Amino acid sequence: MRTSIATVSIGGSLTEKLTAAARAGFDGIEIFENDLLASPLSPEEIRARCADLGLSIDLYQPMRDIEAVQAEEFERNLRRARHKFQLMNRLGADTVLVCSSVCPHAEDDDALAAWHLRRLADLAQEFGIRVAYEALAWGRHVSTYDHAWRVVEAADHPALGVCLDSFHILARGSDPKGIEDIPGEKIFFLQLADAPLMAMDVLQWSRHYRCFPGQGGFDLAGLLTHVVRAGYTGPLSLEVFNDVFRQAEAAPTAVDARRSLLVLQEATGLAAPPPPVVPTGVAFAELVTPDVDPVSAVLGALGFARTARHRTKPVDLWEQGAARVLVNTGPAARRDGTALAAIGLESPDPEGAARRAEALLAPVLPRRRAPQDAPLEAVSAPDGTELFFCAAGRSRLPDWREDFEDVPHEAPASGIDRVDHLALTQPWHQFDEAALFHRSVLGLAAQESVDVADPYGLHRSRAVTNADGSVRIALSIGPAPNDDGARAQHIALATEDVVTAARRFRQAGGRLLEVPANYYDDLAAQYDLTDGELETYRDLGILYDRDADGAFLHCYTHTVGRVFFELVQRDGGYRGYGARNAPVRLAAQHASRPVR
Ligand SMILES: O=C(O)c1ccc(O)c(O)c1
Ligand SMILES: [Mg+2]
Repeated sequence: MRTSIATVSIGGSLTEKLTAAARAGFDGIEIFENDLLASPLSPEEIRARCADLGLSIDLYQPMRDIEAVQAEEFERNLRRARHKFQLMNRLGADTVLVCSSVCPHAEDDDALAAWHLRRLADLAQEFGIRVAYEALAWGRHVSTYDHAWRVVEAADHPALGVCLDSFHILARGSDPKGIEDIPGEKIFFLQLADAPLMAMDVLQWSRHYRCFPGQGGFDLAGLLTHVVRAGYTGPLSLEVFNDVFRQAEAAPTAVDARRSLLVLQEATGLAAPPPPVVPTGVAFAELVTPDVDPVSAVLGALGFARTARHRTKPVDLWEQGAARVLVNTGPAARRDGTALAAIGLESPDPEGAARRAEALLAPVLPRRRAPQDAPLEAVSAPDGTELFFCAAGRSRLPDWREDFEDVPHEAPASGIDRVDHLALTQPWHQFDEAALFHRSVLGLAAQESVDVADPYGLHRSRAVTNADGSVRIALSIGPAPNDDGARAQHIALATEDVVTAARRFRQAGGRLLEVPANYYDDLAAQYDLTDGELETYRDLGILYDRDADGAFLHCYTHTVGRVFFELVQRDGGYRGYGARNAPVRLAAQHASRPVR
């Protein structure tokens, strides 16, 4: 089906919005009146710009408080409508959206509303325009889609139909099954928006918190299925009022938007992109650094050994157990200080994974950096982290490891087994996009989002994982874009004995994050730990959590650039990340930073 996006859904000037929508691959747009009023372009110029960009103008919106008003007011409304229809003819837009009246003195009289809409449709028809009537969830008398349809049915005019908006339908808790009772040709337009489930005033919820399909809590696939069954053949159009998206850059937001529609179409059987290839493990984490000594020092203290060097690039491989860290001192390193720049994901089908990623609009990176390198499929995540799809368990596939030549080294220590999880801090405006990206492009499952208090604001954190937990990525956003912590990233390393691993790290000269004594007083109150255990944990800064399935013990190294390490011991089937301890950890990290 054709895809469209309302200009309110993205930031920028009208021209910027149009360009972003076209580049992201949308077929059409809904022009929101304010965007037109504020544009220096004439309607004819806007029309030409859209044509150049290959965009149709699928909807002009909104017209408000038209129906069920006093007679003189309705005559004034018709006059206003005539102006707008002339404007729409200049734009080349043939469908107008009319929101149900919110006017306090609108009458509770469906027959009057139908009569007014019929007269409006008569006028519209003279201009070759169709009127799509939408029930706002906070409409004065008409606030549900079935009520809007009853009014439209009563008006019985060929130029009058309904506009269905998933937000208004699902926010009101209406059963979308009834959509199938509306004849498809009377559904003139479909607007799609998701939203996080929140108990709040519905108008505020709608105007500030809508998000793209798959980013909230509504069942949009279910709703769309009913709309398609009804026989609707018009565009799937996103209408998302969101404070964050408005402020974000238009181009990436439009791509995020379009990806959300592709995923929704897949979920409803309307599109079949290449299926997800779920990664089966973490092949490596790659750090870039302009300053290799502190990175080598922390890896050495953790018991990693530098085992190999890339044949053509300034990249070292450090290993311990199945944990592998690449340290890249090449040109990229000079841009951003020490950072976690790439993740190697083991994939049963790297090419399939890349095809999926490309179909879902992920930027695909060059396969081969140098002629002799093994070809590696890679894409860029929304935060710029490069994701490499590395062959796993199929010897005929090229292997990234073959690009590395062993160097003489001592045996690594043995306490660390593998990477437990990787934690990536997202730019503040890309949190929802990141979760949808990792879920849809990589086929990972997203856990609930949790709020974590930081002394200087609130973090949000959400993990995406594969089924057996061998790939876990924790996505978070910090409170203040310029705060150091808001850009921190970390590599969590799994050990079966965090006490021994922490002691060894300290003995080798590593610095562990210090945790206040108050925390251990609280632990003593919460759990039946022995004095000896508490003393050991306090000494090493080990944090503790427990759930029904098991326990979680973890501690943190000092930070190098943007990056720190976590040592993690999971006992039993504990599946979380110690969220209850995160506020204490964040406060301790703030306290341990040098004063600026
Ligand atoms: O919030 C509003 O006023 C508004 C306007 C037009 C729409 O299509 C809508 O869903 C909401
Ligand atoms: Mg709407």
